[in-house]
Amino acid sequence: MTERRPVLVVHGGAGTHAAIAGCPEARKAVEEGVVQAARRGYDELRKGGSSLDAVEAAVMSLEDNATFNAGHGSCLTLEGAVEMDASIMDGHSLDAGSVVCVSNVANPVHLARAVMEQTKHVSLISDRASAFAEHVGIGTVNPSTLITEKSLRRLHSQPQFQASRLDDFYKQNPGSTGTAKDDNHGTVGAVALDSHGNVAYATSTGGINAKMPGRMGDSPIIGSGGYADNRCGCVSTTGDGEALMKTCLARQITFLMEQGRSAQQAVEEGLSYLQDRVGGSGGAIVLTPQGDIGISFVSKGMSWAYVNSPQIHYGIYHGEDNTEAV
Ligand SMILES: NC(=O)C[C@H](N)C(=O)O
Repeated sequence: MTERRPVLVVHGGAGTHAAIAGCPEARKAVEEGVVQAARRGYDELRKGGSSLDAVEAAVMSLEDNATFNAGHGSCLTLEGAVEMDASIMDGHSLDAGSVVCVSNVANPVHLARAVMEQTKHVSLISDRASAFAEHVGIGTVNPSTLITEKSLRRLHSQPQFQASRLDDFYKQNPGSTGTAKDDNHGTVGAVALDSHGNVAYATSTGGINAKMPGRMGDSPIIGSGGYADNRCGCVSTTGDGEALMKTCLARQITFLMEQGRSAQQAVEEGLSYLQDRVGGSGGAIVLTPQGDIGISFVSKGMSWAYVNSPQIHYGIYHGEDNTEAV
């Protein structure tokens, strides 16, 4: 196989980014976070690491960064708890791993990789995923260490949270909890191509603010939160999880690439379908085994960064393409 030039793309979530409007420090933290993650992932590729190593390292960097809604700094449920989802996939074998509603692991993407590599299954949920983490030596943490002042403030700012008890909330708002149309940006993801021509993706999230306890989003669902296949490419998605699940957005985008669309055409077409068919909002990053990149979002913003040369490119709002040296 001909040697490929490695490529790494990350996103830090689609959303309205209300928190950074008019706040240069908040904007800087988001930009620095995605640039640092791109650097971390790309370093793995430069050292000869696999695309799986690269997406895992990039996503762990974002999970550790409280600016983003994943790992430390995750959105909270209506009851004020952390319940995180994550997934990872190897485009060479189609092996995949995911974890759902985990509350006491600092890096859910690392646990998802362990599920992929050390079990015969694809997904483990909740307490049983945590028990597996302990079994394979992945340390657990006190869930309260993942909660930040910002995530608490975000929860308490929700009008529906004013109902002090969950029962009252359900009575007053039948069928209505937080949605990703609120300012839930911060889900994180990465796609990578290594020098052997293998692609991979990883996605990790705290979900959506004020979600129902037990709610699973798209991020741990293979084909919705992401997809990777060496035959066509890899995708990591973000946005309105329920809409992403209904449209299987990540698989939809890789299908469009199989039909001959470029990475950019496929991501734009997939997102138009998401909007037109179910009124969903979101974004995605895409990479082909040839190294072509697609980045698009139908939300107000989506932080992203990529490296495929001595320059890192990054942006948040439509039309932005900033650069700095790797
Ligand atoms: N902001 C997000 O991307 C949220 C995530 N897709 C979820 O619904 O869980």
